[in-house]
Amino acid sequence: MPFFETGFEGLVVYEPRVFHDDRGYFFESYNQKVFEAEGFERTWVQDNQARSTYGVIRGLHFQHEPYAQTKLIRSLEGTILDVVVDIRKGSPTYGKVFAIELSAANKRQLLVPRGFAHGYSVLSETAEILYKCDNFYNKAAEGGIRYDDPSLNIDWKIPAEHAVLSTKDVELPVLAEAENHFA
Ligand SMILES: Cc1cn([C@H]2C[C@H](O)[C@@H](COP(=O)(O)OP(=O)(O)O[C@H]3O[C@H](C)C(=O)[C@H](O)[C@H]3O)O2)c(=O)[nH]c1=O
Repeated sequence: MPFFETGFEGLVVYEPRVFHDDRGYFFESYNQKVFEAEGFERTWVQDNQARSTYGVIRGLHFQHEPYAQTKLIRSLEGTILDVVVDIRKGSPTYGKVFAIELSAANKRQLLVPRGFAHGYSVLSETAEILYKCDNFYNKAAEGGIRYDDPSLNIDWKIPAEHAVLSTKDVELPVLAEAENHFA
């Protein structure tokens, strides 16, 4: 079975079957039937792609309802530490952090349901990330939580002197002060 539970409701790791031969490898990076069989199918409406260099930390971001997004994340090149925080009030894992290395080598994908803040750090020299979203970008609905919120105590695996963040991200609020309407 190519899906693995994480202990967080709806948050699953997907490991596609890879076919190796003397030419290289082939794998189906996405197949609707496979996701439908486990009830994980979504109507994907937008693909995002981002390239970053070592030490970049993007996040933690989410979009407020009704523009919240489920994301299906994978790395085309390099390695990231993908990090999510459950911000669904009432969830037994509210405020809890899940982190996993996604890489072109391990071909793992993370399915992140609506109601999570998402971010990643780049552990390789460069990383090219591709992710599907089941809702469109809406700038006015953007929300976020500081990457270094002491209550989350996230280890991004990047020495402080090498961390590279956007001005927007370093000014995000901590979880306790972030506007959050996820039931
Ligand atoms: C997200 C997004 C951004 N943009 C524009 C807005 C900015 O002019 C430019 C860079 O956006 P931003 O700095 O928000 O990019 P990231 O920091 O990579 O944001 C993403 O980082 C974390 C990891 C996420 O999970 C979200 O998908 C997203 O918030 O792209 C668009 O045109 N469409 C989009 O869907």
